[in-house]
Amino acid sequence: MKKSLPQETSPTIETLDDLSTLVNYSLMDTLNPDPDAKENGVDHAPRQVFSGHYVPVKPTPIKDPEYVTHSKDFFRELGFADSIAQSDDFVRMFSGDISQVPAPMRKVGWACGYALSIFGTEYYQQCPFQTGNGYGDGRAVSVLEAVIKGKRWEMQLKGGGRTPYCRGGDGRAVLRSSIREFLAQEYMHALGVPTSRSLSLFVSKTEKVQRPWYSPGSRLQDPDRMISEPVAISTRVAPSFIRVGQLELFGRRARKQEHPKAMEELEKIVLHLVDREYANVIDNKLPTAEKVVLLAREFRSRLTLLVANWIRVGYCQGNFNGDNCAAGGFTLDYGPFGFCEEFDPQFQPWTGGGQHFSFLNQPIAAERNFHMFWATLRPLLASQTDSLQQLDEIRSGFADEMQMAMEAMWAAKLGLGAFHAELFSELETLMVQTPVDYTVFFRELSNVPNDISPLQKSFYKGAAYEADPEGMDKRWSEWLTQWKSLITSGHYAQSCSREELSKQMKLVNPKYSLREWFVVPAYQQAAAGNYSLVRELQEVMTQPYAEQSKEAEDKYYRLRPSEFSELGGVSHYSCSS
Ligand SMILES: Nc1ncnc2c1ncn2[C@@H]1O[C@H](COP(=O)(O)OP(=O)(O)OP(=O)(O)O)[C@@H](O)[C@H]1O
Ligand SMILES: [Mg+2]
Repeated sequence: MKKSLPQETSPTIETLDDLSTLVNYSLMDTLNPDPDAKENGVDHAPRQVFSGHYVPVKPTPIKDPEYVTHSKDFFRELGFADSIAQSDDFVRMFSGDISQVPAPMRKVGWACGYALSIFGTEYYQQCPFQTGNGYGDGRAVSVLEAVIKGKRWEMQLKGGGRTPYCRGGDGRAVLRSSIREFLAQEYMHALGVPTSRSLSLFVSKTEKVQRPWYSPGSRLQDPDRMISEPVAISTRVAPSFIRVGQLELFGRRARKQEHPKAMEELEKIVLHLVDREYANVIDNKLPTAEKVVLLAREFRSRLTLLVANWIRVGYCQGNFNGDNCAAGGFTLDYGPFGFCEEFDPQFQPWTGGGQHFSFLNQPIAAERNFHMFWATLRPLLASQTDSLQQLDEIRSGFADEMQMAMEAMWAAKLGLGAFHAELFSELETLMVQTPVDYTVFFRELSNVPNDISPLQKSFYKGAAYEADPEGMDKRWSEWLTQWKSLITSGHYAQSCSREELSKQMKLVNPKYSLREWFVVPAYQQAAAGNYSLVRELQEVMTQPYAEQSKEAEDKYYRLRPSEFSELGGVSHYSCSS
């Protein structure tokens, strides 16, 4: 399963000393620290944080760390030598011990507060103090910002120990959820979907925590027992980790005039977001009002494209609330996510998630998050009528822009130059009624088949299909005929050969999907100290559009076996991560 790698350039970062020459702590150096924070970041007990943008926090290392894996692709992009991943210094730092990092790296990291809104409604109940001042990064600790090859990256330990926002939690992430997140992040990147990235993953050989989980074979909705699982730290990397919910925290404080600096802190975090995520499209010299309007327009564009991309690849975020919505417009928080197998517009793998965050409802959920983002920005333009009007128009135009992005995405999946509503509508009905495997169906269609037999490989054949297989096949044949006439000539056709069209469609419709039943044995074996399946999945899932070997195809280009449907921890799961 070897792949051809892009042109190698020799790595420039072979030690932590090399990395330390690139550090640049913009968040710590430009935003406000919590004035009540403890000296040296030994600040791990839950408490209220009333002001400031971040709390200095020392991560808590996991005991007896062992290397599980690192992202070779991302290392190459950053210019990291693969050998550094298993060096003592790197293992120590990225398993949570930053007490020995070389200067000018700092021996303290940071955690940020954020507000929670679910589907556009503000919540305070999840904060142990019912004020919102105790909610935020409860187990994610950033340890570094560096400018590498001209790009700024923040490195964040997930499962890095308790912070003042831990709400009584242990600050840990288990190996199971860390492997899921690690693999999914790099898979999404390989699919061309904007996302936080995976750097490295270390597990503790001795430290375990208890989590509720499913007994083997359980078909219950919720976990039925407590299990003991090894803790792990995965390091994720992004231009910033600023969330819509984080902006909302400062927006709420400004709105309620909670302290004299509340409005100033709101403006500061918004301008910081512009610098961190939008510097290439928003001129730093512009006045704040213009920056805010451009920010809203650009975020709207990124968010709508992001969600259209999610649907293109079958991704359901599962818990797309304001604090899991990155303000840079990329995918963040791979907890309750899943990839759609049997096509179902209401697919929602997370048992706590609800229909509002289900697969094809994600455009609406995105709009709710955008609404909160817009409401947060408005006070900054209070005295600028023109800018405020522009901002309001950007808000009201969200649904149209979202729809355009969705139609362009469906057209691309179908190899059409433009969206055809009637063709799509019948396809959606057939995909539900049959039902089809979302990935296999579009991949087989990408071969531009002569008849429906290759498409039948994707059929799960549910009750509606079995009730009248001939009738269903006839409808599929009629649909295929209409599709073929549209791709061949006329307004909807693209001017290219059939081979060219097929090639193009295969770059839109992946062959390999990160199915949960592939991931389960990988994390189970990893818990027993065998990481080979994790690494094999990494290899396959980082080239999802490639045909790959016969061996990979036989193993990974498959429909879900029936024994995995409605199985706890596989077809659905609680969020005990
Ligand atoms: N074991 C834990 N200890 C402390 N805090 C936790 C723990 N698990 C989750 N949290 C916190 O609870 C909140 C909701 O959890 P959620 O599952 O959305 O986030 P997450 O997966 O930890 O984080 P992220 O959004 O950073 O990827 C987050 O603020 C998170 O930091
Ligand atoms: Mg989260």
